[in-house]
Amino acid sequence: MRSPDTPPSIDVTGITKIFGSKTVVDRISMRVLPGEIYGFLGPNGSGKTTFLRMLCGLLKPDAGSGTCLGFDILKEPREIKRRVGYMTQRFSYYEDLSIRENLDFVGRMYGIPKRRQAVDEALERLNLKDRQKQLAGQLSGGWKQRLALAACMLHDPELLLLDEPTAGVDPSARREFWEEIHQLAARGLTVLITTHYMDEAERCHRLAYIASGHLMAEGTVAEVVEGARLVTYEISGGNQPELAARLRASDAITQAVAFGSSLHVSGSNRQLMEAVLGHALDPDHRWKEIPSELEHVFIDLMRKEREENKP
Ligand SMILES: Nc1ncnc2c1ncn2[C@@H]1O[C@H](COP(=O)(O)OP(=O)(O)OP(=O)(O)O)[C@@H](O)[C@H]1O
Repeated sequence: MRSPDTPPSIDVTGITKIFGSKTVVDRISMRVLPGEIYGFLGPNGSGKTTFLRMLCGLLKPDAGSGTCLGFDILKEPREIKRRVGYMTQRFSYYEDLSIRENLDFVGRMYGIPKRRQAVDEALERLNLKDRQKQLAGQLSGGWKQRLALAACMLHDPELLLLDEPTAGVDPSARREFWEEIHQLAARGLTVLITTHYMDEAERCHRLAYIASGHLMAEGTVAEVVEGARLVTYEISGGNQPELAARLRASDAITQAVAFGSSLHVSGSNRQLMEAVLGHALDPDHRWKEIPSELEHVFIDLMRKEREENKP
C-alpha cells in the first residue's frame, strides 16, 4: 500500500509554538506516511498535545510550515479539521444515554450527513453493535475508550489524533484497543497517538520522543534504541539499594534503576562503566550486559535534555 513515492499525511518543518515567554514546541520537523501509526512520547508538559493541535489546524504555529493530508497547515486549517478525528484526553459522553444515543448525539452536533448510516458504520467498525443499547455510564474503561474512538470516527476521517487514549485502562482492554488501531491503520488511516506506556510505544510503526519542546529522537523502536548508543548491565545479588546509591554518584552511570530483583545500570561509555562496576561491586553481585530497552533510552534522553538546556 505504501511506497517511497506515497505523499506523506504529515510533512512539516520547523514547527514552533511560544506561549508567553516559553517556547513550548521548538522547531520540530516531521513526516508521517499514510497508514502509519506514529507515537509521541515524552514527559508531562513536553509539548506533545500542542504539537498535535498545530498539525491538525486547531492551533496556529508561530513559526514553521508544512502540510497535513496535503493541505497547508497555516492557510487551510478548515480543510484539515474536516478530515481529522481528534480524541482528546478529556473525552466526555452522556452516562445516561446508550452507546448508540451518544454517537447519534455527536453526529447531530457536528451535522454529519446520513447520520444513521454513519452511526451504524461506526458501531460495526468498532465492534460496538452488540452493546449499542448499553448505557455509557455502565461501560468499563476499555469500552468507554472504544466509544470515544467511534465518536471521533463518525465523519470518516483520514487521520486520527489520539491523545493518551488508554490512560487508566487495564492491559487487556489496552491490547484490544491497539488491535483496533492496527486494523484501522491497515485500511490506510494514519494514526498519531500520545502515550506514556512503553508497551504501546513498541506497538507504533515509528515514534518521536519530545522533551521540553525539542524532538530528541525519532524512528522505529530499533532505530531509537540504536541511536541512543546506550550500554546497559543487569546486576543481581548483594545489597542493591546500597549499590544503586553508590553507582548513581558516578558520572559514568547515567541511571541505576531497580527492575524486580535486579538493578539495571546504563551509561554511554562502556570502558568507564566497567571500571566503575569493577570497583563498586562486591563478590556477591553478579552482572551481565543486556540489550538497552526503550525505557532506558527515554530516561536517558530526558536527562540529556535537562543537561543541555540547563538555565
Ligand atoms: N493555551 C496555552 N496557554 C499557555 N500555555 C499552554 C497552553 N497550552 C499548553 N500550555 C503549556 O505548554 C506546555 C506543553 O503542554 P502540552 O499539553 O502540549 O504538553 P504534553 O506533552 O501534551 O503534556 P501531557 O503529557 O501532560 O499531556 C505546558 O507547560 C503547558 O502548560
